[in-house]
Order: sequence, then structure tokens, then C-alpha cells
Amino acid sequence: MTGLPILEISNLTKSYGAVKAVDDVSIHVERGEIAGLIGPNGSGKSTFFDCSTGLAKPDSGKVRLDGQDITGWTLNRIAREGRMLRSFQKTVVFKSLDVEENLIIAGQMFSFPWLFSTFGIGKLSRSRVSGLRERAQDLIRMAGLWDVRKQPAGNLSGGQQKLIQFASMLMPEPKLILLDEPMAGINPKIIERVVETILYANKSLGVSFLIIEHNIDVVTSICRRVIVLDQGRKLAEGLPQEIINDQRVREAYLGG
Ligand SMILES: Nc1ncnc2c1ncn2[C@@H]1O[C@H](COP(=O)(O)OP(=O)(O)OP(=O)(O)O)[C@@H](O)[C@H]1O
Repeated sequence: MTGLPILEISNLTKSYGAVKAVDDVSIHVERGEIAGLIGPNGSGKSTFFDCSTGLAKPDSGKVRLDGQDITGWTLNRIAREGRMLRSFQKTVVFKSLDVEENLIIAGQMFSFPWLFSTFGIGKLSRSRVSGLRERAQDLIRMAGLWDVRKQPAGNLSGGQQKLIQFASMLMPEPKLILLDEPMAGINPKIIERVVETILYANKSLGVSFLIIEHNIDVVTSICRRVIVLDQGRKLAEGLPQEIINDQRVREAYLGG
């Protein structure tokens, strides 16, 4: 992992009234890396994501994606032009559409946003859908959802819906994904599957990741480097093993 970082954020600051949610934080994500962002509740992790992905405007600081200054770009522009996507803590799927349709729609929204319907009749529409369907089916197999691919997403478990959401994010071939607590509220079997899917996307599809996660076992097993926030400031940064042995991190977050 050499060369320019895929994501470089410098001196990011964001206040809400008197609360300094993020206070002069600088971090980077190397190309091809899975990095973790951890810290206690209210330490500024989601605000940091919001300001990095165009959802909130930072008070100051710079965001560079692949060497390009994207500070001030909207969430949409960052997703489409920058190919940096983010997830939210709440899972969002099209509940009445089946798994395969969910993924095809996700690909459609990015590749052909000017066309109203993916599933409309017509030759162009059919060839467009067949390309998207092929990619969708590869991702569905990889996410372990093959047997339920024709079921409405709303009939599946919360964990399976998370997998659908994650696989949908891979449809537009992103360079970098920011995941906000991907393991929250899902059972250990699905956690294993989400981990495998992240590792597949990283190794086989070349997607870099920055992941907010409270499950420390997951963080230490998949992240190459971990950054710790506390009260809006960067408390520590290093290899997972260094981080879990760091006394400051233990006191602020890991429980002494
Ligand atoms: N929209 C907002 N308006 C006012 N205060 C906010 C807003 N968003 C966040 N905050 C405050 O900013 C601080 C950081 O919150 P943030 O949600 O970024 O932390 P977090 O580390 O993501 O927490 P958690 O792990 O609970 O999701 C908190 O004090 C929070 O109350």
C-alpha cells in the first residue's frame, strides 16, 4: 500500500452550538486498506462521517478523495463522481422488491439515473438490465443470499437486509465505502457473513473501507489500522493490537 491515500481528511472541525462534535481531526485511508474508526458514544464518529461525505458542512478542514479536493461537494456528487459511498446506522432496502431487484435498482440509480424505469419494456432496457443482473447475481452469491434472491426484501431478517444493503452499495463499483456500524443488531452468523463480504469486496473488488464499529473483535480481525476518537478529538491511531493495549484507549473506551 503505497502512493497517495485514497482519502485524506485534514483538520476537520464541526460544532453544534456549544458542542465541538469534531475538533481538529486529521486522518487518512490508504488505497486498498480497511481502516477502523472507534470511540465511545458521542465521541464524534458519525459527525466525522457526515462532514466527510457531504451530509454536513464542516466548520473548517479539508477532504481529499484520490488527491482531489472534494470539500463542499454534496453527498450525491461525492457518490457519483467520487465513487465514495457511505452507509447509515439504519438499514434501508426496497421492502416490496426482491433481493435481485434491489441490487439492480441500486446499479440503475448510479449508471443510468436519467432513465426512469429499469424494468420498463424495450430492447435498450432489456440489455441494460441483463448487464446489471449479471453483476447483481455475482454479488448475491457472494453475500450468501442466493437461495432467497427471489423473495421480497421485507420478508427477510434484519441481518439479511443489511447484507442486501451492503451488496447494493457494491453495484456501482465504488472505490471507497464508509460503513457506519455494519454489525449493529445482527446475530453472530450474519456478522460472519458481513465480515466475509467486506473482505471479498476489499480483496477481490479492490474497495477500500473506513468502518465505524463497536464490535472490537471484528475491528481487530479485519482492520489493518485503527483510529480512536474521544470527545471529538483523535486520541490514538495504530495497529489493532497497539490500540487495544493503549492505556488511554482502555480508559476512555475499552473499560480500563
Ligand atoms: N445534529 C446534531 N445537533 C446537535 N448535536 C449533535 C448533532 N449531531 C451530533 N451532535 C452531538 O455531537 C456529539 C458527537 O455525536 P456523534 O453522533 O457524532 O457521535 P458518535 O461517536 O457517532 O456516537 P454513537 O457511537 O453514539 O453513534 C454528541 O455530543 C452529539 O450529541
